[in-house]
Amino acid sequence: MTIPLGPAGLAVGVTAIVAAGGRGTRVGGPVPKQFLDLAGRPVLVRSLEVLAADPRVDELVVAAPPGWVDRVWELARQYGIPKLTRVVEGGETRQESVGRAFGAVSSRPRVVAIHDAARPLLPPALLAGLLEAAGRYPAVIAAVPVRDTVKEAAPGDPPRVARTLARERLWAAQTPQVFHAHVLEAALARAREDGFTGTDEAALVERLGEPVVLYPGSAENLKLTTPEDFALAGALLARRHAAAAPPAPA
Ligand SMILES: Nc1ccn([C@@H]2O[C@H](COP(=O)(O)OP(=O)(O)OP(=O)(O)O)[C@@H](O)[C@H]2O)c(=O)n1
Ligand SMILES: C[C@](O)(CO)[C@H](O)COP(=O)(O)O
Repeated sequence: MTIPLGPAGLAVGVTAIVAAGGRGTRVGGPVPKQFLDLAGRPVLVRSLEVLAADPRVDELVVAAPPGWVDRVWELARQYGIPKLTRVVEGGETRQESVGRAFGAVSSRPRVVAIHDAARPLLPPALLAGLLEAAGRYPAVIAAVPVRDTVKEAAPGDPPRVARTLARERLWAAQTPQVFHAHVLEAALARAREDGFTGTDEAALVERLGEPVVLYPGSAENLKLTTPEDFALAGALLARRHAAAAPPAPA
């Protein structure tokens, strides 16, 4: 299945859904982690800025934690985020949050890119590559080959190794996860019917039997999950900043 392409042969009519409805319990800050500061800007603002800057993205829809909808609009005004059309209250699970955001899109998109608010260092080139790939594939996700050796545990205390998985075939999923809208719609509906909850949207699409393409992601596109990740992200941003700065005069 192919979708209509824009003048440059790229997918057009992209809606970006930002999953920002979590509580950030593992970070354990005073506010949900997506509203914490990361090197001078809130995490959520950084994620929105990357998505809004891509010319293929027409619309941003955010799922916010209950009680935080107005704060998202305030931040969008304060930081001049364009293209934000809807902010909805998220649900108990990430899947519910994405489902609510998808149900609120203002126009019927051709392509939907779902991104974690908690991945604020998304490289623009990775987003561009994924959206380009979405012109050829109905489901494509950022992912990185696993670098550690991965053990499956047998239940017990202490847990023991049941087996060692074949690392060459293992990839760690990231976001963005990009889908043709009709595929995402069908996947969310099937999961709802079956009472299935997945930890990413690709898992729902896999259940339809639809191939999901793995697109090489980036180690920089880390998810802020624990306080240590904020330190790492801060260091990566400082490195980017230094690389972008003009050389000091001799
Ligand atoms: N009900 C939920 C749960 C999560 N998310 C979003 O999904 C992304 C990935 O989730 P995770 O890193 O697990 O965030 P939290 O659920 O906030 O973290 P924790 O499990 O530590 O509370 C985050 O951007 C988070 O805001 C969401 O939109 N709705
Ligand atoms: C979507 C995701 O970021 C891909 O790695 C991840 O599955 C989110 O899971 P979490 O349990 O909400 O952290």
